[in-house]
Amino acid sequence: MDSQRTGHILFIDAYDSFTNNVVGLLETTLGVQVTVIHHDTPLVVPKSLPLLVRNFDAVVIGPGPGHPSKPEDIGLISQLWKLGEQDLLPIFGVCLGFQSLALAHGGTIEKLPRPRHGIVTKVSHQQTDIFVGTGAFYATNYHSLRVRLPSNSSGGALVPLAWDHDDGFNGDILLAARHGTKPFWGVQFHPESECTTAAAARRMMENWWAQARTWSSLHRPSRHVDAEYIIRLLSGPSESASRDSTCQHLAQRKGNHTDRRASNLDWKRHEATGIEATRLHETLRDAGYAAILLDSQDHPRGRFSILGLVDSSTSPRLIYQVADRTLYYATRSSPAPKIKKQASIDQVWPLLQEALDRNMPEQDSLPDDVPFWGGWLGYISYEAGLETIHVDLDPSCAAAPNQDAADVNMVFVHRSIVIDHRSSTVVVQTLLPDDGRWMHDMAGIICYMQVTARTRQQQDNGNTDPVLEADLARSRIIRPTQAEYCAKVAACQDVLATGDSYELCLTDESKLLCPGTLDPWRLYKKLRRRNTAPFGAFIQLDAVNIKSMSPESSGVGAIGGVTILSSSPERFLHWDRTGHVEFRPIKGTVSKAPGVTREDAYAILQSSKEQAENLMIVDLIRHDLSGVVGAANCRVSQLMVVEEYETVYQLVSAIEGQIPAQQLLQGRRRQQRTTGIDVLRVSLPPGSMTGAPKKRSCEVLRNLERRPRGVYAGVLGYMDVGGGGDFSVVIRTAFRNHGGKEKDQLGQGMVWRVGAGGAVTIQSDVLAEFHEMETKAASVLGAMSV
Ligand SMILES: C=C(O[C@@H]1C=C(C(=O)O)C=C[C@H]1O)C(=O)O
Ligand SMILES: NC(=O)CC[C@H](N)C(=O)O
Repeated sequence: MDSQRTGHILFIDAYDSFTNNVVGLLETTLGVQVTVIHHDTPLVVPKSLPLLVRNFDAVVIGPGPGHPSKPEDIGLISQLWKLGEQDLLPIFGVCLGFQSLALAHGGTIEKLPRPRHGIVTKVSHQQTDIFVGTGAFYATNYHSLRVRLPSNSSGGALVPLAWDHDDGFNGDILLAARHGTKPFWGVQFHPESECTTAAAARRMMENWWAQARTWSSLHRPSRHVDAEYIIRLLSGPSESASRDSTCQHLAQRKGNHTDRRASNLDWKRHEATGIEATRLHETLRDAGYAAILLDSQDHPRGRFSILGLVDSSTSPRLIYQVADRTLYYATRSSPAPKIKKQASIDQVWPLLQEALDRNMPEQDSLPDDVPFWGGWLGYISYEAGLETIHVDLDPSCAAAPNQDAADVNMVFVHRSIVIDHRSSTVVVQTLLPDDGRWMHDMAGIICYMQVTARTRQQQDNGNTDPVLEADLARSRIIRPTQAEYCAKVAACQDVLATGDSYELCLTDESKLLCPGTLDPWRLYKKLRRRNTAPFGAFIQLDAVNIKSMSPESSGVGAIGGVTILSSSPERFLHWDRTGHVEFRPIKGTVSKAPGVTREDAYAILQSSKEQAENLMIVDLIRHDLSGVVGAANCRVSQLMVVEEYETVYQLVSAIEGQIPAQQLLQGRRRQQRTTGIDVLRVSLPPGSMTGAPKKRSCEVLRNLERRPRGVYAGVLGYMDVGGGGDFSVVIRTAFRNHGGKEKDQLGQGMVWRVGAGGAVTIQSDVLAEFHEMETKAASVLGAMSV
């Protein structure tokens, strides 16, 4: 299809989180092919920019963090304006690209008195040039800097085309300009944003493209695209390295895919009368079975609860640690676990996919309404996400005391029980061959629970648990101080004012120190009662010993032991077996404080501050998703709807997409196969926990927070052998890392960690951010206090 596209645009990405949205706008509106390179792509032939651009019809420069005068923010973009007459070609700059255009042609750049991130304003223009026929329209702005042009009499090269006349605080802001004689255009606003008037943005790009083509037909000889040449030209060391590793993985994946042997799912459906998730967990435990619980917590927005049975000596386990790049993989069939040093996060995804493929049941009759038939359960930490976007760890995170913490921690579950709360049925299922005995035992357990349901319900009536309360009474909570947190919020706002970020999700950590022990299950039950949420989870995984197994492994003995008690309201990513994908980011929080009515909360969440916060993440996730499924297969299905939870009101959006049929499992060209795991791996860490643009914001946050977030701010959930998956954002969660030892590394007894935070924007009130963080922390700490 690409070969039929009429035009080839080079897109220069300044590490923004909206790049794929601009690319999507170009592709879907103009029908062109777009090649994306980063602004710091090393070109092997010195001074090869003219040779490179000769192969394209036009260049589009994207938005990005930073300042157009800084070489590290702008890279090769500044050289574009110096192209000689014979090499000229049409160029269109968006935001940072526009600012660079202005700076190179007599304009000046200054800080806005009040930066505008996620703010939608009216574009005032004269219906000329690229604005012919667009009509009056609105557009989203993401900028801290503004362009000033010299007055016309001083002979500035640029001609203003559009303004914002409505910003009472900043005064008039130049929104678009073109060069008087050269084929250069630029816009300060973001045509690709969800809240920019779409028809006007499309018309504007069509107008530009028509002018670009006319200019080229008059001034450029017909060009010949030599794709091989372009690749060679771009093959600096870093580009070729990443391409190689991608190819290797594709090959691995392809190879193993063909090896697949048929697998079978034995399953049986029962009535769910009397089968609550927590009680089932306890009954299984009493019968000697350990289970991970993904728990809907009886929340109206949750439908399924999943219990995955874990056998610590036989269940396959995949653990990866970012700090010392250790990969541990134990399968059922191989006698000894594989331990690899100097591994990378890229090696994790094919292993996960292969195990799912190998176990995919192929019989005709399957419980299609059950989203999980077996597969991986576990989490991917925030720091694992950082590795995917090439953000190094803070030095303090690489060292103790979290040496035993795993960043990817997955266990493969062959036996599972899924409760469908809507249809009130429960399905028992096993992927193991000849597992009839276990199926029979489970039928017995279910029958026992059905029969004894009524008496138990009376006992369970939400009473306080004296054992737990006594343990909590001996424990101590350490919280971030107001002064420190507020100083960090203010530091975030300083960064936002420079243009390095549009939004920063700042977080901090509270700790519960227990001198003795604390039964995590009892605590989990209290948490789910007090902070009921649709993405509950109780996860307990044993540490694995890597020291004795691998002569290379130094220092670290046991890794991956963890207990997680989660009651998250936020779905990160769900994908189903047909390749339908959904993200549901939350951004915008109002605490249910005394005196705050539902109406108050709705009014606050309609404010420009909250809406801007949410819009930025919506645009960021559109970028993440459309990079895999294509912009044409991606849409915002819900924009900023208020949802009510136990302690907060939240503003929630939904971004949906469809993996194109030919890219899915069933496709014949398997080397081009795309699965939900591909969407997952390009979307980490979750945008609602980073801010935008993601990479730069994560670097800023790392330098301010100076601690590993760990499981908190990562994602937790399942990957199903049938091809689906579901992950929550790990918030409103307590967790504890434990190695082989009884005591935690930080001192005596147990240390439970509870992260909390919130998005800081330029409109944030510093103290209100502290209170928002406290409210979120309190949703968990409340259950940890007597
Ligand atoms: C950072 C947290 O929450 C995140 C931040 C939110 C916000 O800024 O409004 C809302 C939900 C989460 O995406 C947290 O709960 O700790
Ligand atoms: N969205 C952008 O490209 C922002 C450009 C620049 N960093 C600014 O803040 O003004």
